Amino acid sequence: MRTRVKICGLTRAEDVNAAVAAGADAVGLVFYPPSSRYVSPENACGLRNLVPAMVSVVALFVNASNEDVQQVIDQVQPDILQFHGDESPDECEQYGRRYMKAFRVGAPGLDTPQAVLETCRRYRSASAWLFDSYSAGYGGSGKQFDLGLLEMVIATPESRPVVLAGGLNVETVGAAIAQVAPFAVDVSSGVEISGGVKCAGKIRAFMQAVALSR
Ligand SMILES: O=C(O)c1ccccc1N[C@@H]1O[C@H](COP(=O)(O)O)[C@@H](O)[C@H]1O
Repeated sequence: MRTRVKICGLTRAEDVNAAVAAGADAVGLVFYPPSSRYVSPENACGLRNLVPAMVSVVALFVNASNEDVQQVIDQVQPDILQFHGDESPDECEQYGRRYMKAFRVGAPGLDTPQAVLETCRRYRSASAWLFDSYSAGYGGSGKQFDLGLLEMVIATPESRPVVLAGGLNVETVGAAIAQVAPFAVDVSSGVEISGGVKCAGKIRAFMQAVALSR
């Protein structure tokens, strides 16, 4: 099975077009105001309208209020929600939408294979489990984590589809796919020129590296 790709943190029309043209399966819009990749719901509507059928729009939140999440659902109509903060299973489920839960691997309490699996198990209702590296902020750090910490998640039959993130780029993604065999990979910093400004050439190179890793 081929590895799906999500390109996250798009803020410009040309970057959405570049991701779609390169064959991305999903594009991510960040609704976390402190991020350099933040987009307002109004701007997100314009970006969303550039995305054709068969490509998913993912809305990313970090500990957002119910009102803010619902506003994005109503205005932007994303295909899937990505909760990247400390949201509980109930908080993720309350919108009745498909969601991915992100886990910040390496954080205190999430630093052994057993602890990672036990935490993930609470989110059985998720459409995917997304693994990112622990950093001072909540994500998009461009840093990789010890992929060995996913060994129990990968081995368990109860696992949800694994989305691998954290410091992926054209040089690291092949080895990461070989080790984890994820359902999908998710990249932001690795295809950027600067925060929120993507590079079409880097997106194409990343897509090619994933295709060669299958
Ligand atoms: O991209 C952001 O700014 C961001 C902010 C807050 C939480 C998550 C964020 N992005 C996600 O982080 C991972 C890894 O990104 P990177 O490739 O290491 O830069 C990815 O899932 C992004 O969706």
